[in-house]
Amino acid sequence: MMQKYLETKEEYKDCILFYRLGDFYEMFFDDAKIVSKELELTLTGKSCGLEERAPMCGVPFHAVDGYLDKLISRGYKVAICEQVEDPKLAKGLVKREVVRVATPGTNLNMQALDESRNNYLLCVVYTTNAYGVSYVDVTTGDYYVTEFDSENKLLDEIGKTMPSEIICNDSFLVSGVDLEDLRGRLKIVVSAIDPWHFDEDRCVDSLCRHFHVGSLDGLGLADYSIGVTAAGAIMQYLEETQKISLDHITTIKPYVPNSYMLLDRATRRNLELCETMREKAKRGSLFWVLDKTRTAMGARKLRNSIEQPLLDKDQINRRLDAIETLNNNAISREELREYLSPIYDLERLISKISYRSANPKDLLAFRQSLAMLPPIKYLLNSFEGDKLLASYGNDLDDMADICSLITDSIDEDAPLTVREGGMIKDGYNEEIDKLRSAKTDGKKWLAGLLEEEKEKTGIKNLKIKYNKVFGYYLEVTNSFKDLVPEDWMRKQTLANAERYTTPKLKELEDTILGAEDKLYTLEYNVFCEVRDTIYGEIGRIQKSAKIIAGVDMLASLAVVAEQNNYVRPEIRKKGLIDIKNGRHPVVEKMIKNDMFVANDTYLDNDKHRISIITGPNMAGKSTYMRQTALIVLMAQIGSFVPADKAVIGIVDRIFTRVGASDDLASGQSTFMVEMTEVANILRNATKDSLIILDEIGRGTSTFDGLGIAWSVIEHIADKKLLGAKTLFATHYHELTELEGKLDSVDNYCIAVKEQGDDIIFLRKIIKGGADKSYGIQVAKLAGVPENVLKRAREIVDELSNNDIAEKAKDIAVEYEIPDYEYGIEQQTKKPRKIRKKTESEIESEKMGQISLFDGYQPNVKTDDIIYELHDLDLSTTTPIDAMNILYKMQTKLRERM
Ligand SMILES: Nc1ncnc2c1ncn2[C@@H]1O[C@H](COP(=O)(O)OP(=O)(O)OP(=O)(O)O)[C@@H](O)[C@H]1O
Repeated sequence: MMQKYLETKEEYKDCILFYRLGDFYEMFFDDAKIVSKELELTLTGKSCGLEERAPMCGVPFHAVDGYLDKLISRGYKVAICEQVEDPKLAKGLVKREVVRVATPGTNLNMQALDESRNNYLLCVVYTTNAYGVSYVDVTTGDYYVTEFDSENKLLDEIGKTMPSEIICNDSFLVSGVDLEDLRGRLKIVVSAIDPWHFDEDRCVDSLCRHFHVGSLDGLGLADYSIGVTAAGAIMQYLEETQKISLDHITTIKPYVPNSYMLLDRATRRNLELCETMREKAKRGSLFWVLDKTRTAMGARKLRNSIEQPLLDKDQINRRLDAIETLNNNAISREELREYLSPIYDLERLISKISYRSANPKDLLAFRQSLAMLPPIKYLLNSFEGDKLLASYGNDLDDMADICSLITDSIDEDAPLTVREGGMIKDGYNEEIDKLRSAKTDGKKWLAGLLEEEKEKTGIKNLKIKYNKVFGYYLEVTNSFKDLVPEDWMRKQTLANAERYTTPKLKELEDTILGAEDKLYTLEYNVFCEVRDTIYGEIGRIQKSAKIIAGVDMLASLAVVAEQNNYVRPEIRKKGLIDIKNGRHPVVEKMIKNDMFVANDTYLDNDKHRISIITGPNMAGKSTYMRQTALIVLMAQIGSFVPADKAVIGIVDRIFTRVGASDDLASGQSTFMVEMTEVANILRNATKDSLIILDEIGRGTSTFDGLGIAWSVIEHIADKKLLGAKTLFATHYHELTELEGKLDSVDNYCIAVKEQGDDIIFLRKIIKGGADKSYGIQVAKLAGVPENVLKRAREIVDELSNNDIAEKAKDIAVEYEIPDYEYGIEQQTKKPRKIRKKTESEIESEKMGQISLFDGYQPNVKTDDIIYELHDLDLSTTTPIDAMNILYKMQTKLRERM
């Protein structure tokens, strides 16, 4: 990061300010001011436009660099105000405040401090055939253990958690698991740690020690032996590095992926769940549409829920009920959201408290948040009939005791720093009160003592004076010397006067002179006591924070549903997906003037399992398929959905293969990536999955592509092999032939209207297949020169004379009795093939000929041309070249025929 130290006030202008306090930075926005004492400057912060919820938020020290980079890369000027040891002052003992300013130019960890994102440290332990995984959320202290039996599942999990650091054993490092794809998206540091940390006994020991249990049985981790090793290694690593406070890790849970829908990386990316594909930004993602949360905790919960849709009908319905209840009681819902707004990020505050770095302002912010809990509890309890909301209300601890502890102890105008006093409220601690009055009332006390002594002794001109050497003393002129009582102690003799002290004066002197130092120390100690008392209640606070997160998420989903006219989906255990007038939740927001055209979807587990969708480029095929997947996913996170009506049978997984992949970093070709994703889908999908396939096969030669696409559909359609519900968009119109051949396939197309040479996109999905691609019309819309378009039309006309569609009509569908189990071929038996004979085969047989599809008949006339055509890679050839080549071939063919 480029940084420089600044000297003048002018240079701070327009900066976003970070003020470092202990292990945290405070961040200042609009109207917030900070006064740097040493430099006598008043610094004004500026909003960074990150939709922050509070004018000031604690930023953990370890994460600040990433956050700064994020701001800097967006072009903000950032100032960091921190205390550094100044060699010019008192040999480095005195600290003074300086400001560093970072300017645009660097780009490190872009998401380290996204408030809505969890910040994980993950550990992987690899043994011969399994991966033990454990991760801890640095912010919330949540600590999970799990295990995976395949690299793909492991990568999906890492892709979901996106940890900032991964620690692993040596075996994992050499296991060949490729993290490059993930690293491209986030700076993940992978550190192999001391093998000693993976010793099973040590791992179990460290967990038992931390959670104060005799054995792991008490933690419910008995089934996770490798996961436990990973968890134990994390614990030891944290103990050693002290990267985060271990104190706020209060629970450890097995993470059971089976209770959530597993979304692979490709699907999360293709559906743009939490960030968009191109910009990797929140805007334009599903999260962006659904996030109307009022707290950072709620936003994190929402993000997690989007990435982990539910599989249990009752759980989904409980969320849907809650949303319905909230929307039926809109006034209470809005009141609830009002109360949520001022709630700070309790989870971050907890981590500050457990770091012992929370300052008095943090505690006041904490109190302000806690003060919102009783009305929230009251409102939640008022939703009596609703299971989820009522249980939240019941379980929410309003923490009145902690709230009043802070109210009673911390001064409302307490400073940010903890060493300068002024933190503890009057009346909370007697000793502090005394010391404070000693500081302010000292003069009064001295005057009172003087009057008292004057009266007692009769010395009329008695005075109390002070100097640095003798402190306070009573001064008696020589003429009154005889009246001095015996118990006065002489301090100094002058020419015309004597100076004395008395036990009472000494005591007052001690009180007055030591008051400030004592006061600051005592205030600090009392503050720490209060902070520690709160810290002792961390489990209660964590529980309430989780409830607040849940309530905030539901309220957000409810508001979004109301604002966008979503409906409650009817959830079924599995089977039917019937959506009436469904809309794409994100695209409809991006299109102005309510121009989005709604469409129906109907898929079941029987005769309507596969929809083949054809239509021109730009017609809206991808949008339609993604919208279906998103509606199903939204239903399964328990959200209302953008449609007029929706029946959603729960799907166990959603798989997508959409568009060209931008996986250049992975070192694989586009087609290879496409096929890898298809292979993954065919191997992992089940009959209860939803598959979205967008133009598969287009990355290779036409014939290979069509062949692959065709056989993939056959494979999916076969109930014994797969039988999943599938939306399949394609430009291979030949695939529409499958409708008649496979009884679970339906053809759909997206309607367009032709007007001369132009087309108008109607965006409406209708039954039937499209017969053209309108590629040339779309090319015209895109501004391709007219001469190229003209030539293209000529070539298309000529090519269509040899239309392969005709041949496709004759391709028979193969019905295989599978010797497959979950996609793994049993080598011992050969698949038996039963084929329906096609009309032309029957014709050929009648005429005593051998069909082209039964056995290959060499054709000396055309073979070389067909091979040439096969080898033509349209993805790497320019369209004009391709057309020329095709044209030449066609001419050759015609000549030979
Ligand atoms: N239902 C709709 N209503 C209004 N606009 C739509 C609709 N569906 C799609 N669009 C608009 O059309 C554009 C193109 O849609 P989409 O990318 O889904 O087309 P496509 O058929 O998949 O194209 P291609 O075959 O070239 O990939 C979208 O960016 C969107 O703006």
